[in-house]
Amino acid sequence: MSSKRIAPSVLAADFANLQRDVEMINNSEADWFHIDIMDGVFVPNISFGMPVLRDIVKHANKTIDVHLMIVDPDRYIKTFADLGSNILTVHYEACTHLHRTLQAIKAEGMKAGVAINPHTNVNLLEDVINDIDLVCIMSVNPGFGGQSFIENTYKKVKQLREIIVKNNANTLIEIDGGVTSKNAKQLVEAGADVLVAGSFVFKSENPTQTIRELKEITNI
Ligand SMILES: O=C(CO)[C@@H](O)[C@H](O)COP(=O)(O)O
Ligand SMILES: [Fe+2]
Repeated sequence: MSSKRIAPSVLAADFANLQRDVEMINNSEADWFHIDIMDGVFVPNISFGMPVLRDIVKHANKTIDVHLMIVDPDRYIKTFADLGSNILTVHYEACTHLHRTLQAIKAEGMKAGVAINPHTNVNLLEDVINDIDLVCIMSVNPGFGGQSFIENTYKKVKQLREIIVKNNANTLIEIDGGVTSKNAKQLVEAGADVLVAGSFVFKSENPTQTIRELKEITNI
């Protein structure tokens, strides 16, 4: 039995009760904090920035998984390392020199992630797969929580798993967007290692129990 990781997305938390929601994650069976940073340019939305992340990190006792939805992410690699990020994920579509960006993230002591939009083919990552610690397959168009899961994602997960195996890479597959108890099992069966869940956790009646439910479903 292998336990997959569940990463609640703080984007769906109640920002007026942020410490309460951070403590909920601390005390739950969740594995990581997923932190969405949006700049209003790469995606048509602005989420929150450094001061909020700094305060989350102050209280969080689990891995900090930062998903940057910003243009030219190289500008902020050191900043996010200094803030306490453990994993820094940049978008394939936002990087001109992805290989260099991955090395820069690792040089700051973080794990390096690459996120791909729904239209981006996983094969584009093959030449750098051994340099990537985590691939975040977007299962919605990035920018907002609460959107519907795109079914084509299962196919992408299987294709990426094949690339990882073929290249003997040590890369985690994360799924981000529209994850619920309805698609969690199928995602893990397709080859996913980490499931991000925002609305499904925070809009539920009992977020701690919902996280437990996702853990149970994905323990296969
Ligand atoms: O990166 C993003 C959205 O751009 C995600 O991390 C969302 O925050 C996931 O939220 P739900 O789809 O689970 O509500
Ligand atoms: Fe995200």
